[in-house]
Amino acid sequence: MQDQSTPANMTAAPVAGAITIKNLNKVFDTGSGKVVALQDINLTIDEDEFVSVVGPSGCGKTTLLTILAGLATQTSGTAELRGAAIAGPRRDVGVVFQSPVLFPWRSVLENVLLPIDVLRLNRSEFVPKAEALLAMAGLAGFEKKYPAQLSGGMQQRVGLVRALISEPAMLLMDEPFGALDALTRENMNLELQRIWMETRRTVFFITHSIGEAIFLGDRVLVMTPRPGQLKLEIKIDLPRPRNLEMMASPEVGLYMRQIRECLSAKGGIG
Ligand SMILES: Nc1ncnc2c1ncn2[C@@H]1O[C@H](COP(=O)(O)OP(=O)(O)OP(=O)(O)O)[C@@H](O)[C@H]1O
Repeated sequence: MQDQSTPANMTAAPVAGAITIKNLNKVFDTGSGKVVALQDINLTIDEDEFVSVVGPSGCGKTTLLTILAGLATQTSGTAELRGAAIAGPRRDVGVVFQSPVLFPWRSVLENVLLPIDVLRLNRSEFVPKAEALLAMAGLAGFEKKYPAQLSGGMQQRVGLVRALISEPAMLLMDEPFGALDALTRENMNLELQRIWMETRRTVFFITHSIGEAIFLGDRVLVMTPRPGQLKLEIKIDLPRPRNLEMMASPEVGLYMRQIRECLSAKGGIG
C-alpha cells in the first residue's frame, strides 16, 4: 500500500482493541467461476481510531466489513479483534447499515433494546442507558414514538444508538448516511463526530463520499477496483471537533485531490 503520511501505527505492534488483518483474501465461488473480492489485505486499526474506507463500487468494502462483523469468513489470511480471531458475530461489535432496519411495530426505545432482547440480557438494566444514548443522539422525548413517525435521519440515529447499546468495542458502518439528503447527511456527520468524541471507540466506516471520509476519519483508506486491495492511506491531520468550514480549507483540498487521483487512476468511485 502506498503510504503518504507514514503513520507509526502501521508498523507498531497492535494495541489492545485494535483490528489486525493479515494477508487476507476472499474468493467467492459462483456458478460462473471464481470472484476474487479481496486480495492480500493487510491492515491495523488502533483502539479508538476512526478509519474511513472509500473505493469503487464492487471493490469489496462490504465484504471486508462482513468479515470483520463475523458474518462471513475469509478464504485465507487472518482477521483479529483484540488479538482474537473473528469467528462469528460478537456482542462487542456493533454494525450499522445504510438502512437502519427498524421494526415498525416496536417503539424507538424497544428498537434500541432489540440487541439486549436477542442477547437475553436483563432489559431493565439497559433502559436508562438506552434513554441516555437516545438523548445524546438528540432523540430525547421520542422514546415511545414508532419508526414511521420519525424522519430518515432520526431513524438512522436510532440505528446508531441501537448499535451502541451493548457497548461495542468496535463499530462497523456501511454507508450509513447514503440514503439521506445532503443537508441531513452533513448534520449526521456532525452528530456522529460528536457521539464518537463522547463515546470513543474503534470505527470502520465505509462511504462513497470522499468529503465525508475526510471529515470523519483519522485515516482514510482507498481501495482499488476488484480484486479489492488497499492502495492508499492518508492520515487526516485536522483538529477535532471538525466543522463544515474546514472542508473548504487548502488541507482538505489536498486530501480530496490525492484521493480523487488515486481513485481515478483505475476507474472512479462507485
Ligand atoms: N455472496 C457473494 N457471492 C458472489 N459474489 C459476491 C458475493 N458478495 C459479493 N460478491 C462480489 O464481490 C465483489 C465485492 O462486493 P462488495 O459488495 O463487497 O463490494 P462493495 O465495494 O461493498 O460495493 P458497493 O460500493 O457497490 O457497495 C463484487 O464483485 C460482488 O459482486
